[in-house]
Amino acid sequence: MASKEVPEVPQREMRSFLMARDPSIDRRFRPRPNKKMRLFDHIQESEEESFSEYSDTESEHKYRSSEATDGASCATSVADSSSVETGPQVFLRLRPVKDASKAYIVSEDSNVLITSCKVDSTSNNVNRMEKHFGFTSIFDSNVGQRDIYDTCVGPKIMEEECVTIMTYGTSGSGKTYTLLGDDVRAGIIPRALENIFTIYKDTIFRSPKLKLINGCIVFLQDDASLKELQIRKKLLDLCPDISAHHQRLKQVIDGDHTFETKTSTDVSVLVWVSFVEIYNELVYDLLAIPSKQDKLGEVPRKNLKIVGNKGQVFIKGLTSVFVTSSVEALQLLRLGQQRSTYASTSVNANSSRSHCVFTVDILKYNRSGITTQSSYKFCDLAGSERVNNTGTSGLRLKEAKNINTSLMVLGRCLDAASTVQKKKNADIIPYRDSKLTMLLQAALLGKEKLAMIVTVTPLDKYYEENLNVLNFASIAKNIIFKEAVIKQHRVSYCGFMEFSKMSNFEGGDYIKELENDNVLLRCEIEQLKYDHVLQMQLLEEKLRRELTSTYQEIIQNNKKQHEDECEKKLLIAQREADFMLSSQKRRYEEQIEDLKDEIEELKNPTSDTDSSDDANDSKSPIEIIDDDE
Ligand SMILES: Nc1ncnc2c1ncn2[C@@H]1O[C@H](COP(=O)(O)OP(=O)(O)OP(=O)(O)O)[C@@H](O)[C@H]1O
Repeated sequence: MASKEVPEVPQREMRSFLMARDPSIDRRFRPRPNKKMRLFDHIQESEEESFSEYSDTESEHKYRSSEATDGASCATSVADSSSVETGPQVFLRLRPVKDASKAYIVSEDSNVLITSCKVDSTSNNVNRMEKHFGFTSIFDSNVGQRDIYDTCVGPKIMEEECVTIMTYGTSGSGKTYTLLGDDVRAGIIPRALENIFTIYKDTIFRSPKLKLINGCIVFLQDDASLKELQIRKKLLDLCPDISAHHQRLKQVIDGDHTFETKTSTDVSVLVWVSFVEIYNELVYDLLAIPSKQDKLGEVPRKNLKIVGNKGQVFIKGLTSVFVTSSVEALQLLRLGQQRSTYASTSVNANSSRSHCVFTVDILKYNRSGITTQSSYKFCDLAGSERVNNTGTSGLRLKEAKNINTSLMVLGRCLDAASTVQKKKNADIIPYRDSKLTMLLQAALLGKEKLAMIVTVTPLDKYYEENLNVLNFASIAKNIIFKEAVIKQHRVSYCGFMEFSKMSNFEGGDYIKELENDNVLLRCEIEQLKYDHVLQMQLLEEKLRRELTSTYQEIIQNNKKQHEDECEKKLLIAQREADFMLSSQKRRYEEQIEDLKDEIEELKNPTSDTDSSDDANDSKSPIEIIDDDE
């Protein structure tokens, strides 16, 4: 098995321990100062630094902790830590390209990549600087998806381990291709799903009775499990129909592998999948159910919180979907993929702008009462890219900066992990510095297995970028975890045992049928409720419109009436004013006439005495009263 081989790194003749930080040299072969050496003693180089062999094997499980949940006792199964040293497996995949650069040479045993670049060239003399990078295995451009799967993932699925499988590399180097593949050349995830569902074909449990909730395995009561079936139905209804595509992939996978089915009457297996993306340092659920009001398939983009404690990590509120076949899991993968953030960049027309993690949780219930959990995290990292060279700007620039920052933190974590075993202090690993490292902390702390597939485009123009990627890979390759690896989480259940027995008796199929009917009816009720609410809303709207138009009419009439009245009042007031004005005018005219007469009389006082006397008499204010009369 390629994974179990110890890489043979070419030994250098004279090495100084001052080169100990050179990441291209495998940690196990790095020169170290002699511990007994005293100051000014001549430097002795310790070539025989003894390291335990890199090993993938795990000894028998032992229980480490136990914790009660819902009447169940939880425990974690770990590998025997006393003698086992493990570290990430780091694979290199070279993308097929035209005119591949001569600067990359794979050693004969496919474990070491030798890179060389010109550092000085004169007419007679060409100096090349060589660097050696050791890997668990190197796949050149001729190696296909089948061999990659068989070497990197297949054995882990067979051993039922908790493992994080991530692809890392520059943009466009084939990370997504390695994990997902294309229509014909299935990638790691479709193969793993097919493998899982073939292994557990006879033992798949069809009712979601056990679920991982906030990192703990919980037994679901009837109502809760029916709700889970409803969620599943809703999401699968949103998924694109991929039956033809799945058939094609299955044919290819069946042709490539012969997965075996484990037959056991004592085991029931429940499979759950979840899909999450980290975009601009925000965590989004790619399998979130859109509310009815949202457009079909539109994802509610709610930022979720990662909760973790020393390796135990979960995302609060993340949708985990119960699946019973590979096609269902693949459908959900496609749905999530459609919702994840892609964009065209100068390097890749369909570039992932976020880190995506597709998780498959397998809960395996044994009739002895023990339930074990193994999780597979498939992590498609966004591509590292050189912002200056690709001329990125605007949103793409912000994305690129966030991607590079989180990848840098990942590098720092791996670097810290490579020195942590000396200090025995996990706290120095800065996994809290980015969402990605928080999510992958179990693997970074060495509590779960980590397999990294580094992808490289072997072209001259990417030489420097590739060197960064290879240095990063070297750091990961040289990590040695002395802590025990958690192989499986275990829970003991009595309730589920009874339930499981019940569902296996003769009427089990009838119960399944009833359960399906129940889910359909619940969905129908929900639909009816929704339709009813919708109808009520429409009715209310109609009523509101009618009321509005009636009141508007009344208001219009009132307004008109009021205007008419006002007009009338105005007319009357105008007439009264005219009348008063004309009578006033008349009075003033009379007075003017009188005054004119008076003036006339005063001007001609003698013209008519009698008349004037008479006039005087009549005008005299004093009336002479004759007393004799
Ligand atoms: N080994 C390979 N064999 C054939 N085609 C490949 C291989 N690797 C990559 N490709 C092709 O190269 C293109 C880019 O690959 P892919 O999208 O997987 O890159 P990526 O590393 O995920 O990029 P990004 O980080 O920008 O998302 C795709 O069209 C893919 O089919």
